[in-house]
Amino acid sequence: GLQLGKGEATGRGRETENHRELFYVPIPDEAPCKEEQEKLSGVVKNVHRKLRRKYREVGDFDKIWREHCEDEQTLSEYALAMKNLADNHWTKNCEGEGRIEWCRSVCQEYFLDGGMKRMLEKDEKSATIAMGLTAHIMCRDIMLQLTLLPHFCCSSISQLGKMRLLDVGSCFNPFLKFDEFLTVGIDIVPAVESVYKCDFLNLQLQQPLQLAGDAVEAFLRQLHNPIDALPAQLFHVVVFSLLLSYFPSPYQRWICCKKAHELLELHGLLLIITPDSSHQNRHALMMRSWRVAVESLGFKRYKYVKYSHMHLIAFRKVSLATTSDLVSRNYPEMLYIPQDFHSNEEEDCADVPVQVRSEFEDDQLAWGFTELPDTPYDSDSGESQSSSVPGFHELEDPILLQS
Ligand SMILES: C[S@@+](CC[C@H](N)C(=O)[O-])C[C@H]1O[C@@H](n2cnc3c(N)ncnc32)[C@H](O)[C@@H]1O
Repeated sequence: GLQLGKGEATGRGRETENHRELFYVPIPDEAPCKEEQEKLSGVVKNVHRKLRRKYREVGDFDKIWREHCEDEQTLSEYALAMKNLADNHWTKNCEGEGRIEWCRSVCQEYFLDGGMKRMLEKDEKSATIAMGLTAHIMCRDIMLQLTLLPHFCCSSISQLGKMRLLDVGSCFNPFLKFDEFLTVGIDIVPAVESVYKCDFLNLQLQQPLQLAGDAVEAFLRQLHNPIDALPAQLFHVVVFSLLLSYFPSPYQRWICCKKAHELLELHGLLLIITPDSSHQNRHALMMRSWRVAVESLGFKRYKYVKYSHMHLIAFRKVSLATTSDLVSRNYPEMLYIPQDFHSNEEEDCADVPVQVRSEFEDDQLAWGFTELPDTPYDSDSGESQSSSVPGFHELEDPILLQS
């Protein structure tokens, strides 16, 4: 960062001889920080790489996953590194905290500021156009019976007061600090006590609770460690922040999305954040493929933004059923990441955003150069969507934006 040079306190008479010391000069205090950050993200990336290598060699995911979950030393080093990154590095960085703030602002807008209501009205309108007026009246009746209409859904949240949020791969429980959420953080290796130990891939799903909102809340407040099973349709929000790229094959990512669908209430939100080393939108096709795969499960994309090192996508659960045509369309395979195809891992290995600034970017900051954030466009709502975190780029994705 910038610090005052020695010359700041010098008297006027010495101005000429100490001429150069009068300016603010950058003191190189970032180098050790950068180094440590690279080291920590190296620990994390190596775990992901090792899993991928083993998966390529052995092929049997269940076997390597069992071994992985038993390797306590590797897992605890990983958890420590993640926590350290979060506590000491990412907090200073817009993407680190930014992704959590993005989740928070999407939930706020959707559940509390009318986003869901607008979406439901739009769905209803599309249904009307598609089916004609008579069918519309029937559709309205059915929607009323299924409590699909806006006022039912919104009142369930406002009566409740809290949005029930499941953070999968929570690690250090970043959502706990927000009062508007009743957060359940789960992880195979919790880095803090408030996170429950749970392997999401092997989590059993039970029948939905037939309880009122406050009783569901009470149920969530008395969960026991470790969590092996949860009732379906329990949460308003499920978050996968930097989770899916942990897995060495698309199939596990698919299982996770399917479980999220079952755990969400109808109209709940699935928030997926996944890293991308590419500043440019090189992986737009990949994100389009993810959209098709996730939507086939009974979701509809709600928001999408690209930060310089990650994609952030919100899906809303729009139907209880998933598509029946899973096999022929091969949806699970669509949840690929570039690393799935590389045996040489050096390229494209942004498992965790490193967020180290280049010298040029440092210079820009040092000279006080600031840019206004871009305003991405949200195709679904037809509205401009501005960043919740000011001061950095979110790029449009022309391919992803096509419906
Ligand atoms: C890269 S960290 C992300 C941590 C945090 N969500 C964030 O955004 O910084 C991925 C986390 O997912 C956890 N994880 C991986 N597989 C999991 C599984 N099957 N069930 C639960 N957690 C899992 C890991 O232990 C790790 O803490």
